[in-house]
Amino acid sequence: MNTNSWNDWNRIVLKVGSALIAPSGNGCSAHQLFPIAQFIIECRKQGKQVVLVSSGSVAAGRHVFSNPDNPSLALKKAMAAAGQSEMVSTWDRLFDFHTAQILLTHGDLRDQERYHSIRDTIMTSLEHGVMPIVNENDTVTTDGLKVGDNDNLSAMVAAAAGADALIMCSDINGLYNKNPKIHEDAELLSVVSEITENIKEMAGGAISSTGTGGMLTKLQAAEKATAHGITTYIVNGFEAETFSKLVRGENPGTVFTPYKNPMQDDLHWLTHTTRAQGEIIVDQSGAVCVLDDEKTLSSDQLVDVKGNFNIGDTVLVKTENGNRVAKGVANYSSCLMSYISDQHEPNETAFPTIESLIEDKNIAVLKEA
Ligand SMILES: Nc1ncnc2c1ncn2[C@@H]1O[C@H](COP(=O)(O)OP(=O)(O)O)[C@@H](O)[C@H]1O
Ligand SMILES: N[C@@H](CCC(=O)OP(=O)(O)O)C(=O)O
Repeated sequence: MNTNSWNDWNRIVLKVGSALIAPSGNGCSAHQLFPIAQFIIECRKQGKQVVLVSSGSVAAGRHVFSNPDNPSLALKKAMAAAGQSEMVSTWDRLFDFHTAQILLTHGDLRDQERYHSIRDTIMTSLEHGVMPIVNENDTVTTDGLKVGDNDNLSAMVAAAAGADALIMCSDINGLYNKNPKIHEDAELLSVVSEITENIKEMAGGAISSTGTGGMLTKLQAAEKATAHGITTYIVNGFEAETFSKLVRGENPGTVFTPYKNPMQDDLHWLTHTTRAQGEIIVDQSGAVCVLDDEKTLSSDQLVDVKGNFNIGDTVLVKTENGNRVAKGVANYSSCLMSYISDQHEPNETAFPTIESLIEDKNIAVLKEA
């Protein structure tokens, strides 16, 4: 098995769910955080760097607005704004070292320049002994701009930070073959060496009012992280024993085995962090060219363009029968590409052939190709 443990870890991303931060709906409670804080302190004592991805801003801010039952989106954002400072200061009180608040949106992570800037900030903070505390910037996100859940966010952060391990602390011991909060006979899976369709079918949503995404988003996160070579755990953050087991090199929950041949950084970012802003439909020769060593795509191979995208945005390359060939970075806007694809007789239009519609060094081949 390819899984590594405690002694092999230099950098760990620890994700803590809302239920642990604000369990009762009355603001933050440090009570459940002591064992987690002790674990972080132990990691640092042994020279391991820790990045904390902490949920809980909405749950922590709820009581400020008299615990409304069905808060509107605007009210949720206000709760996040109020709860974020309470959440970070609760963590801060547990440590005698400095922490650094990092608030991100998907809009930041999917932009390659900003992604590298986020990585630099995390790495520099760690080098200076400062622990980053990351959350989604819930007060500014819109549907198109948000990651939406901190499981996926923690995997993106773990990849950006080049972590060795991602540990997702939840209110449950790990992944069961069915939701144990509904089925008494559910059985825990200790090791998952491949996230197959069968495994995905086991995952259900969240039952609690505080959690977002349930097991499904944790599996998506595990898929992202293991593809980067990061050993991934789902563990019960309510049990102090969880953390003593991790320090002893034991598995306290479910461990996901990392890929033997992890994806190279830029391709991982393209595949697992970006979202396609549009589609380029190509003919058969285009599909072949994108997949061969040259990885070129010329305007003669363009059939259609869907969606609105700008230069530098991620696009899906698809065949005319809908197969996803690759994900790439557009060298031209959707506006210009649509104009080109509308020129049915290129020789009559004086519009020259464009040789490189997508960046040739940045192409992630997709499974359906
Ligand atoms: N197959 C499963 N195994 C374990 N938990 C599951 C499963 N399917 C659904 N769940 C639910 O996922 C919940 C954990 O997700 P969530 O509430 O989002 O936690 P967190 O706030 O830690 O992210 C569990 O409490 C459980 O109700
Ligand atoms: N960004 C949100 C957390 C979203 C989320 O994924 O929550 P959880 O499922 O508890 O990890 C917040 O701080 O409230």
